[in-house]
Amino acid sequence: MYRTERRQKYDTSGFSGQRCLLNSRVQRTQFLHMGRTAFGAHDAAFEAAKERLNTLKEEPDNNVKLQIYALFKQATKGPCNTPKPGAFDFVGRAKWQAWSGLGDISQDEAQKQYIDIINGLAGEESPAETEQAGEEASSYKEIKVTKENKVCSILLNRPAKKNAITWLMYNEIVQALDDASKDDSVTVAVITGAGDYYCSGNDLGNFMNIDPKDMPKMARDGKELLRRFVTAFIDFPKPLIGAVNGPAVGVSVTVLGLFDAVYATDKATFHTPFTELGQSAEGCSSYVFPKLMGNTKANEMLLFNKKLTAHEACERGLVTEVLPHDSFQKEVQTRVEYVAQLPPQSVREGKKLVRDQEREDLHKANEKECEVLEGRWLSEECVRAIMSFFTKKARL
Ligand SMILES: CCCCC/C=C/CC(=O)SCCNC(=O)CCNC(=O)[C@H](O)C(C)(C)COP(=O)(O)OP(=O)(O)OC[C@H]1O[C@@H](n2cnc3c(N)ncnc32)[C@H](O)[C@@H]1OP(=O)(O)O
Repeated sequence: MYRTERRQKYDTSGFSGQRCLLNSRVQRTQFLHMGRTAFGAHDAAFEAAKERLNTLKEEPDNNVKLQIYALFKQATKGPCNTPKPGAFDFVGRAKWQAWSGLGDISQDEAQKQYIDIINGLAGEESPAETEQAGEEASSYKEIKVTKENKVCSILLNRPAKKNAITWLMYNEIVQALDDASKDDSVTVAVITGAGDYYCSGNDLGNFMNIDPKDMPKMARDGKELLRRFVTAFIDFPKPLIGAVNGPAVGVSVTVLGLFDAVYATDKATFHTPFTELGQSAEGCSSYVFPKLMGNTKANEMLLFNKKLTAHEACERGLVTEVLPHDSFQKEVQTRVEYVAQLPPQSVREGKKLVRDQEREDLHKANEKECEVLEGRWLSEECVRAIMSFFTKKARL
């Protein structure tokens, strides 16, 4: 109820801030027509995504429309090459800002993000892309899992919601990691995000629309789910690589401390706004981050909500290497392919040696963090912080 009302308010609000409403029939036709007239776009998956754009059951909201528009222009024309429209051309200006905001990402990269967003919205993979993806398309709803050349790729696939993690997505990620750990054809797993975000952390909607009398049960269930989720990362026996393709928030940042390598694009940021949300650290970060970066630097993130650039995260040991945004996919692919062809048993035993040193401490930290969070989710501070997030959205 709350969120629907918010959307109605938003959709009739017309022009507000960075966002505009492509609400006239002409603009909408232009928007849909645009999907059909890409110039020189050769990729079959791109063509399929363009077609799919016109079959979406639900029209995307304005923010996503601008993102799709900008990625389409970047994919077909390259970096923004038109003059900034006049101050009163609100729609033209918002579109110009969206396109120029993509900077100099390559046409390939833009095509890929375009395809991911549209397939995410359509909720399935284009047949062409399924083929291209290799052996196994995912049977999941909010992530996309593909296995090819010994690599299991797990794509967080809710681009319209910045890949925020719902109850379902937590379970799907646990399932995908468990499946990859048992599949002998897989020697390495990679996690990355669809669209321009890696992941915006816990979906704050997880705690909304819950009858107050059911809150204690929600908190208990959430505690158990989080404990299982983090355990899946602690005990994953094969190399686990993070490909942080954009901003990362909350639990998607903290569990990176349990990965074996983390590659970040130079546009990625790392933010754990726990105390702003009346919450507390999770993902074993209360144990791993002080070890990685020292107490005061860890507190800067976990207590004082400092957002790190990719280079700062690399200096603190959370990121292995920062790579240029427009060659990020290719660079990560090279590193992953190298790991994939290493003698798998040797790699697994090497990983076990390292992980066994602190496995017990990690499980202890996870248990403790989940216990504290169970209380936090029931606190006035947390409820108020989450409500204000959605109230702020409603005002836009
Ligand atoms: C089992 C339970 C385990 C719990 C474990 C606990 C974990 C702790 C955490 O993870 S704390 C961190 C939680 N995450 C956040 O606080 C981030 C909230 N989101 C934002 O601040 C912003 O959305 C942003 C900075 C990530 C992106 O801002 P931007 O303006 O670029 O984009 P929008 O805000 O318009 O986002 C697009 C739509 O996506 C929705 N959305 C984004 N993030 C979340 C989220 N975490 N939860 C729910 N919804 C999210 C946003 O509301 C927009 O939706 P709309 O188009 O319907 O308005």
